Amino acid sequence: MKLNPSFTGIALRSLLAIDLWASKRLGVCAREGSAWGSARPLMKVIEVSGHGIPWLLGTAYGLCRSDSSPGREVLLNLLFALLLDLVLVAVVKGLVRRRRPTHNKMDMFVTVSVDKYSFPSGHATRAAMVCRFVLHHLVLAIPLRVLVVLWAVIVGISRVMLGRHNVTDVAFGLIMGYMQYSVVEYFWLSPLSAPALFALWSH
Ligand SMILES: CC(C)=CCC/C(C)=C/CC/C(C)=C/COP(=O)(O)O
Repeated sequence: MKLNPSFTGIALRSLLAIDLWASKRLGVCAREGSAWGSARPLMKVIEVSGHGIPWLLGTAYGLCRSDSSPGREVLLNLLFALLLDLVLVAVVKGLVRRRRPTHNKMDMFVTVSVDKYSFPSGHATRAAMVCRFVLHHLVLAIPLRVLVVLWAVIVGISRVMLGRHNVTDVAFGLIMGYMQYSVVEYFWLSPLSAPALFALWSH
């Protein structure tokens, strides 16, 4: 029996207690009858905008349709980034096994088995990673760049409002997604580093 719990232990337990309390208070769209229940359909549209399926299908479609070599390079790396994200999130969710908040209604659009766990938020990792990716590889006017960042932030906030996640799941997810982009940059696939892969899409 531990009579003298360490300062770190107390700090962590306090942080988790604050996290659970704040997440429950902020889960204002968790049910139709919740305080902001009428905003739930909009939150669910935002949820789909950060879901893996539309991103994977959209990127694969773009890759098949693209007839420019630089375009194919960017899309192939985006596909790699999205797959890497799915794998890393599944590994961390499987290791941590934190249950979703009790106030969450499990009516999510297409999930896989590890998605019963909530740490980290896969939507948050994807949004942060895609945001960095787009800002680095697309030439966009400033208002559009601001919109991309806003989208990532809104996807993160909506996870807590929908009751899908605790605040720490989303905060960690955003940081993890931000760092995942650095991994993608480091292992950037190009016709020089992966000629066989690029040969598949050369017309
Ligand atoms: C190719 C393949 C295995 C695709 C699976 C795509 C898929 C079902 C992704 C799951 C996306 C999802 C529901 C993530 C959970 O997000 P959270 O923010 O609730 O952690």
